[in-house]
Amino acid sequence: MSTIDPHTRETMIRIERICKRYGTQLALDNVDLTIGAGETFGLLGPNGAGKSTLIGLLATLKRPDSGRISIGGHDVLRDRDRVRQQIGLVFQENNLDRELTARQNLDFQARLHRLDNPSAAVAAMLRRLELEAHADRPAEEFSGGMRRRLIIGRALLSAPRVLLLDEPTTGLDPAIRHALWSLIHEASEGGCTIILTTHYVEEAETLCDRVALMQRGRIVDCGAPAALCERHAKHKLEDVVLALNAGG
Ligand SMILES: Nc1ncnc2c1ncn2[C@@H]1O[C@H](COP(=O)(O)OP(=O)(O)OP(=O)(O)O)[C@@H](O)[C@H]1O
Repeated sequence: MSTIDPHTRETMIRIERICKRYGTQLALDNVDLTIGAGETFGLLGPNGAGKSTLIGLLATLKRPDSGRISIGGHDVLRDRDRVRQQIGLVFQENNLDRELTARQNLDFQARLHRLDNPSAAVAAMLRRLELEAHADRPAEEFSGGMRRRLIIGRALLSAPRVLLLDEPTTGLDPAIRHALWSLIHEASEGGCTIILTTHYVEEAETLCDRVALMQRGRIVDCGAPAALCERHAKHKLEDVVLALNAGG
């Protein structure tokens, strides 16, 4: 959760009337969202709700059928390269180069982004990730938690203005999840705008300034976790999610 006053934020991401179909399957149905600079924003919803599709559109990896998205004032379709320069992306899948070491994985990214001093940037990131002792081991020897840390660190290396995280902590034990939350929180404190999808309501509650609750391609409600609880007369966000998913 960031400490920036929500009333003074400039807009970082504008999503307007977005529709996306796969064949006859309507994955996103007229989605509108505005996300402020420095905000940490969560997408919560059952399997198939459309969360990953929305991340794919923001990441310029998918094209909408209709509607518009801009990031940092740049249209994701017309200014794709400018948008890509501004975003860091973490997919659900482990897409590290398994045969390369942690240092080599980061170094590749640093050079791709033409960082001024790639070796120094990589060394600093390895320290930040607490992976210095493992820097020269191939990623295939890493535990699931170490891999995730490395993947998030790789996305942060270019100091992106926007970080897109698709289920960043799925399948990890609570201690590792908490360590990743610290990393995500640190990025937020540094001013990064973060959008994350998750199935862990506690994760959204802990990290996010606001959350969109999605169902079948639509946003059925959106707000700060406390405001959502109040609106739905529930004590916990988990209960709001369960009630909405049950159609209650
Ligand atoms: N490449 C694809 N081809 C066909 N249908 C797809 C494709 N990708 C997603 N879909 C469908 O679009 C809908 C939204 O999927 P999406 O993966 O965006 O949901 P999600 O909320 O991220 O789900 P999960 O929580 O399981 O990751 C689902 O009905 C899904 O089956």
